[in-house]
Amino acid sequence: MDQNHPGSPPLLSVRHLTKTFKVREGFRRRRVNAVDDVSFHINAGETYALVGESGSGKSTTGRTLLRLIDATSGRADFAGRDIFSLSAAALRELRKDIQMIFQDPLSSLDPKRTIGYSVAEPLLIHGIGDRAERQDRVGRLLTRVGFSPADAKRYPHEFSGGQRQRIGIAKALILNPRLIVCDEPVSALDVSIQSQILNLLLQLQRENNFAYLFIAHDLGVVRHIADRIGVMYRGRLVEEAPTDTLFAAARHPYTQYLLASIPPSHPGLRIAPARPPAANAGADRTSGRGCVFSGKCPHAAAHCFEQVPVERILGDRHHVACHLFS
Ligand SMILES: Nc1ncnc2c1ncn2[C@@H]1O[C@H](COP(=O)(O)OP(=O)(O)OP(=O)(O)O)[C@@H](O)[C@H]1O
Repeated sequence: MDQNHPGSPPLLSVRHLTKTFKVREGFRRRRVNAVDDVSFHINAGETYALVGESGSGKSTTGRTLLRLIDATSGRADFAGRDIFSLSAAALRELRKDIQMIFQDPLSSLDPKRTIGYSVAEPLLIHGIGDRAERQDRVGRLLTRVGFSPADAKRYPHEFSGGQRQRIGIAKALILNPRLIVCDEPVSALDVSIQSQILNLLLQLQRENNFAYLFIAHDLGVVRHIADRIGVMYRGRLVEEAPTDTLFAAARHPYTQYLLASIPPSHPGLRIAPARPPAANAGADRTSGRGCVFSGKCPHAAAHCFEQVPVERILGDRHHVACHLFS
């Protein structure tokens, strides 16, 4: 979904992004629409959250934007550059501007290298600064995320999961990116540590004004950090709204189900009794027919299984793709 963005153009604009995987099942090959005609934008300095259950296509969306995998179709413009048609040299430049924070920080930290080396690695790759300058920048960033410059000489296994995530954040920041894709950055951490990391991410954004594409399966996690939220289900963006609007007036039955599923540790967020999606005879993800949620929607009518719902504008920056609002 995408909306008007008065004033300056968005930092990132994603239009009709589609990623299809061909998977082998025995002797047969099947196509999975991991991401299916997804459009959204992110403004400079904004946090846009993509939320949905496991397998809804959030990570695939993030990975195509970083060109870690190729999109099947669609377009993504970052600061006026078409991401999907960049030359190798231009892609190298783009990678300075878009960084990633992973669920498992060990994905970006080499266990055999000191954390100082790992945090400095993007500077080395891009040939930025001399040794002293790199050391200085690493020391300052490590200090900013809660360590001392001397910790640069230590190894990843000497740190807890939350500490390693802070190191991963320092690494993502070292090139002063304009957009950081955070792929479930707190979901592997204890709840008490989660809020510390989320607060750190918020503070760093206020200091540096970069944008986040924040991927999470839990709406409770993104409530306090996202400006806008897009809800994905089986490859489709089914609803998008400013965070307060989504929490106060979610319209898509799947969003309402997600809200009702927020753990009780987030009191006051329940808007409807949690109603586990029933097992209807569902729309098939591989057929392209019908609403992707029709198989589990408590309100599904016959046409929901036959026609893909058209996106509707419900209010200020609030969009939904559901036949209930056609
Ligand atoms: N390399 C791949 N080959 C085949 N199918 C894939 C591949 N990567 C992802 N998929 C499929 O694409 C769909 C979307 O996966 P994706 O990881 O993007 O979802 P997600 O919402 O990020 O979930 P999770 O939180 O579990 O990562 C899933 O059905 C997944 O099995």
